[in-house]
Amino acid sequence: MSHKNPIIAITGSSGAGTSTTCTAFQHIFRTLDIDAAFVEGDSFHRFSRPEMEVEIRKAKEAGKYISYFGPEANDFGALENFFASYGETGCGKIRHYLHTFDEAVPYNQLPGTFTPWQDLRANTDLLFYEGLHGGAVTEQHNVAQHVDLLIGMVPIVNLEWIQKIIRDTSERGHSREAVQASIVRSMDDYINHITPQFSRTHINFQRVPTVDTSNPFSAKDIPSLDESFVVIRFRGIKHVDFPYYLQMINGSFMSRVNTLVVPGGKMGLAMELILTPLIEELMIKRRQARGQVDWLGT
Ligand SMILES: Nc1ncnc2c1ncn2[C@@H]1O[C@H](COP(=O)(O)OP(=O)(O)OP(=O)(O)O)[C@@H](O)[C@H]1O
Ligand SMILES: O=C(CO)[C@H](O)[C@H](O)COP(=O)(O)O
Repeated sequence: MSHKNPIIAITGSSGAGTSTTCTAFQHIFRTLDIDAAFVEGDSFHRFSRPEMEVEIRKAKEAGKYISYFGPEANDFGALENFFASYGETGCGKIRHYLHTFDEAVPYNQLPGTFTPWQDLRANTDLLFYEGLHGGAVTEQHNVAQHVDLLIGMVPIVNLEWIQKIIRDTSERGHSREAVQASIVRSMDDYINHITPQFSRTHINFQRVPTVDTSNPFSAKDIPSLDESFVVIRFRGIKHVDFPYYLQMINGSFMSRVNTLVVPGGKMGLAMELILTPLIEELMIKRRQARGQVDWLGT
């Protein structure tokens, strides 16, 4: 964790909605005039899509599983070093994993491949990570320790699977059977490397549908925001202004002392109301760590 070069990470499983909710952060950064460097967690996959297919086959022959949720398919050490480097110097190297033809064509590459590593833009105000492992901890690596604000994006699991199946079949060219097989293959890593992160987060946003999702494998569409609630759990944050949120967010209520529930359609508003002061605080600490004093003297 570095006050000088803060890191915000939004962490969630594949299909949880981390990319989708980036727009709320972009909006906050624009409002606060923050120049954020964006990095996608998929950059830290170890393998391209064809290489991963080979690894899956090899693991199967050895009676094992390999998945995008675990350390075999992701370089946690490189991610930890990247966060440490950004925290210390504001520098680091990034690349993109190109999922679709639309993403790959501008680079003249195939879907399922990586762009070359390149230097992060210089002089950014903070780093914004979006991906699978922003809060990962293993015996060898501790990614979470470098993150100043860790957010979990975690729909209940049936909804997460619906989002993944529909997105991967309609946008990423995978068959329904292949996506279901990847969910099964990922289960150990999901339990060992994805879910534990949500106990390390400062805030979790958990979308809960109010329509029947009891058979996610037959779902034809993704429940909309208006067909859901969002459960927002706070941990280790001082002075959470619950009365203000309850007043500002129509239809919200508290279900526990640390938990606010908002109608799905208010998720963007809730994110902005809750995250804006936390991000402002990071920027104040950043200025203080750099010896710059605000006009308010803070
Ligand atoms: N709040 C939401 N309401 C409705 N649809 C959503 C919501 N969040 C995500 N989705 C849909 O779920 C699918 C998966 O979302 P998204 O691509 O953002 O997931 P992700 O966490 O970034 O996944 P990955 O890490 O695999 O890229 C998308 O089709 C997206 O439109
Ligand atoms: O979203 C994912 C992990 O976050 C994907 O499962 C992973 O990036 C591999 O992508 P693809 O199946 O399109 O090759």
